[in-house]
Amino acid sequence: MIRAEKIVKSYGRHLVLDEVSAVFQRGRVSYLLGRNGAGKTTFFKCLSALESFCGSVTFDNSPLQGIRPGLFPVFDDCALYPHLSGWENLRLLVGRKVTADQARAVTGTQVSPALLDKPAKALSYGQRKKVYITALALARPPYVIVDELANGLDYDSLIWLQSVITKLKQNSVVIAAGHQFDFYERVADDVFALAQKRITRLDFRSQDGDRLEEAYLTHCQRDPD
Ligand SMILES: Nc1ncnc2c1ncn2[C@@H]1O[C@H](COP(=O)(O)OP(=O)(O)OP(=O)(O)O)[C@@H](O)[C@H]1O
Repeated sequence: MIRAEKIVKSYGRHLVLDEVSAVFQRGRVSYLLGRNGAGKTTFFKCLSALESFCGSVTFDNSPLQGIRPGLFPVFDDCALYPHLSGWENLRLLVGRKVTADQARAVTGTQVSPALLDKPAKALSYGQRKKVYITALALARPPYVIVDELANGLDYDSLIWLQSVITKLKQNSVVIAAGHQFDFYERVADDVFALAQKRITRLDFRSQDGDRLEEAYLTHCQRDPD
């Protein structure tokens, strides 16, 4: 479980998060929605200790500092070391050498060895994302925070990402943000909305045929910006 309690974050005089509290459960995909600029990335950076903030974050009751090796945040740019190959970047992300067989076992036909031979600077935006998805599938980290990972992926890659996330959540806390409702409707177990500097858990049950778009619009009516 990841528990955020009374997170307050400002950039200068601009208050972005105002006493944000939420609990994200292991074994479930928690999807965080919110308008552009609502503060989703800022919240993820606080959870990952990449920004200073007030309040507390605990990971299965351990403080943030203690779990850094088990926490795998992925941000939209999917930054890689540009002069290193895909294989070398994978080794750094996963924390061990990755063989072609191991990569193939988690990527199937999605990522070719030739693609990973290239320097990261020669990879497209979507291809960099695929390196990160491969790393997530290999590392199976206990805490996964993904921001806009589905953004810019082609159809086949989205199907692959869905299967990777579904497997990952079995042993992990997975929190994801992005604007692709069609995709997150298929993977989300719990839905949270970030608006007016606070997080609210929405009443959403995909197994009952609930639609994310409806949950979002209902939330927007209740909580206009
Ligand atoms: N480093 C920064 N310095 C100053 N202001 C920032 C910084 N990073 C983000 N902000 C501001 O904080 C607010 C929240 O930004 P954030 O990137 O967290 O939003 P978001 O919900 O992830 O948006 P999007 O859906 O567009 O990705 C915005 O108003 C943004 O301008």
